[in-house]
Amino acid sequence: TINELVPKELRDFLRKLFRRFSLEFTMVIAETHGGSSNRLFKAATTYLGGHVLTSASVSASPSAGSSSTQRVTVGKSDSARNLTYGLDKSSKVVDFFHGVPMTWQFNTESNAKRQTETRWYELHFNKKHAEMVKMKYLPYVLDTAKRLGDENRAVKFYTIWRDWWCSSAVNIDHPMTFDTLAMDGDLKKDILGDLNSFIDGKEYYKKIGRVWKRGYLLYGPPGTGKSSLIAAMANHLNFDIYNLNLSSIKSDSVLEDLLLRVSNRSIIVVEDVDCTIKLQNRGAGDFPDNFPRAQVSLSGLLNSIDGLLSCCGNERIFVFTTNYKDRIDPALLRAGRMDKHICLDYCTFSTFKQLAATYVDIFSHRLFPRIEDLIKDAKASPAEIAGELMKSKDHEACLDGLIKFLEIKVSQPRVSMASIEDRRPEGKAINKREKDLKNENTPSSIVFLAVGSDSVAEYRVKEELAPILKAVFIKHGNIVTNSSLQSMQCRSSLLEVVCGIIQRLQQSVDFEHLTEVEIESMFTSVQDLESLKVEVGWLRKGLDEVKKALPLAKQCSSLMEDKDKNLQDIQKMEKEVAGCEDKSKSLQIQEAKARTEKLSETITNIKTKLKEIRDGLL
Ligand SMILES: Nc1ncnc2c1ncn2[C@@H]1O[C@H](COP(=O)(O)OP(=O)(O)OP(=O)(O)O)[C@@H](O)[C@H]1O
Repeated sequence: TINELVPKELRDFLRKLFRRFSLEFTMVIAETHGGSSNRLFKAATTYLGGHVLTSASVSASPSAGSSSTQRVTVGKSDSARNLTYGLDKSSKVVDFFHGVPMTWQFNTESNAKRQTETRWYELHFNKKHAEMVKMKYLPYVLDTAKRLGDENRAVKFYTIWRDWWCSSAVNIDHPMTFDTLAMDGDLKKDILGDLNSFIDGKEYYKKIGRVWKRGYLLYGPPGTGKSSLIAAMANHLNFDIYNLNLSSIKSDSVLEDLLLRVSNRSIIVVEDVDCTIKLQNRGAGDFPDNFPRAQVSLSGLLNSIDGLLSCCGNERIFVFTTNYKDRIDPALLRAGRMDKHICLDYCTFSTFKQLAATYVDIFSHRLFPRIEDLIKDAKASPAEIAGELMKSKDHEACLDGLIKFLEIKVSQPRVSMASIEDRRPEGKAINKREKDLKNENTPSSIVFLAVGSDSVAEYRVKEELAPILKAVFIKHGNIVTNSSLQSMQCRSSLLEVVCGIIQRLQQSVDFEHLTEVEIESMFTSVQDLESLKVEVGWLRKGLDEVKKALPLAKQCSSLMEDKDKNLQDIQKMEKEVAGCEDKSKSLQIQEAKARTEKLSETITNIKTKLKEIRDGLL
C-alpha cells in the first residue's frame, strides 16, 4: 500500500502541506466546552438525529438535505415520545444548507485508564462559508434542535406533594387531541390559532414588554370537555401540566415557591377554582362557614399570575376551570390574567356529529334528523353523549339508545332555579321566582339546579324527597358542589341521605317519637356526609338543637297527659256537683281549670319553640 511505499515523515509533511492549501474548514464541537456541558453539542445530536437522519424531516425542509449517512444509532428514552436517532462512531452525514454541503462526523475516543470516553462532532465545510455557518447555520441548528426536542418531549403531569412538585411526575399518555375533541368548528379554530400565535409570539411579547404567558378560563357545565381541552392543549403544544391544587397549598409563600419551580413550556392548571377554596379576601358571607378555607390569598394568587414573580418563567399558560363563572372574583377574570374566556357548553348537533364520527365512525344516518331535533332541548353534555355512543358496538343500537336517552332528557319536567344563587348570603330575601318555585308542584323525582341561565347540575332523588331537596337548595345552595364524590348518581345518593334525615325530623311534629339513639345515628350520618365534603354544617347545628330540645319534647308530652287528666277530672267533678251546691267542689273545679290553663300555656310555648327548631332546618 501507499503507507508501505511512502515513509511516515514524508506522509506527515504532505498532509500538512495539503492542509495549508486546502479550502476545507473544520469546526470541532466537543461534548464539553469551557468546563461545562456544551449546548451546541447537545443541539447537534438532536438536530442530526431528528432532522438529518430522518427522511421525512429532510424533505420537510427544502433548504436543507442530507446524504451519505453511514451508520446510525436508534433508540427510545423514557423522556421522549418517539424514536430518536444518532450518528454512530466515525460515521458521516452531509447536510445541505441552502445548497451548501456541511459534513458532520461523529468521533469518540476512549481512555481505558480513566474509563472515560471523549465525544465530539467535526463539522467540515468550505472556508468561504465560515461567516454563513457562524451567522446562519449554527443558529439554525440550535433553533431546529430546540423545536425538535420540544416536539419529541413526553408530556409530564406534576401534582403537589408536601408543598413540593411530586418528583416522580408521570408521563401523560392522554389520547385527547384537537382532532378527537368535539367542539364547535369556529371555536376550535379560534383556540388553535390563539395557541399557535402564543407559541410563535416570543419576539412579539419581548417587543411589547410583556411576560410570555397566557391565561385561559374554561367554564361550563360538568362533562363538557374542560379537562379534555387541557389535555388536547398539552398534547398540541407538548407542554407539561402542573396541577395547582390551591386547597393543598399552605400559604402564599409556598405558592410562590411552587411557581418558581414550574418549568418553562408548561400549563399550570387550577381546576374548579370557584369551589376548591374560599380565597380569604373575598367578600364575607358569600360562602357558608363550613366552606374549605385556603391559606392562599386572592392577592397571592393574582401576584403569582401577573406580579413580579410571573417574570421568572416563559412560555407558560395558566388554565382555570369552573362550572360557575359568575362565582369567580372579577379581579381574576380581567385580561392579562385570564386573556381568553372559553365557554364549553352542552352538546349541539354539530358536536354530536363529531362525536359520532370519532366514536362509531358514522358520518350520516337516517336517525340523525331525529337526534338533531332532540339535542336542541336536551341539554346533554358531550360526556353523556359519548357514554351513550360507547354502549354498544352496533351503530344502530347506539343511536337508538341515544334517542331514548335524549327523549327522556327532553321530557323530564325541569325545576328551573334560574334566578337562584347557589349560595345565598345570610338574610337575603327570597325573590318572587323562588316563591313561585316553592309553590310549584313537583310530581317528578328529578331536581335541576341552575345558576344564571345555565342548568348546571341535575340530581335524582325519590319523588317524595324532591320538595325537600328543592327547599334545601333554596335555603342552603348546592351543598354537594364540593363533594369528593364526583358522579351525579353518587351525589344524588348523598342528597337523599340529607333529605331522609329532614323528612324524619319533619314527620315527628313535636319530636315526640324521636329517641336519643335515633338522633345519634343521624349525627353519624352527618359526620359521614361531612367527610365526603357535603356542606351540612347547618344540619349538624339543627340536630344539635333538636337534641337539646328532646327533654322539652318529653316534658311537653307529659304535660299534655297531665292536661288531659285534668280535663277528665274537671268533667267528673262538674257532673258530681250538677244540681247541688257544693262550695268546696266548685273551688276544686276552679283550681283544676286554672291549672289546665297554665298547662295549656306552657305546652303552647314549648310547641312554639319546637316548631321554631323544626322550621329552622329549612
Ligand atoms: N368535547 C368533547 N369531545 C370529546 N369527548 C368529550 C368532550 N367532552 C367530554 N368528553 C368525554 O367526556 C369525558 C369527561 O369530560 P371532561 O372531564 O373533559 O369534562 P369536564 O368539563 O372537565 O367535566 P367536570 O366539569 O366535571 O370536570 C372525557 O373523558 C371525554 O371522554
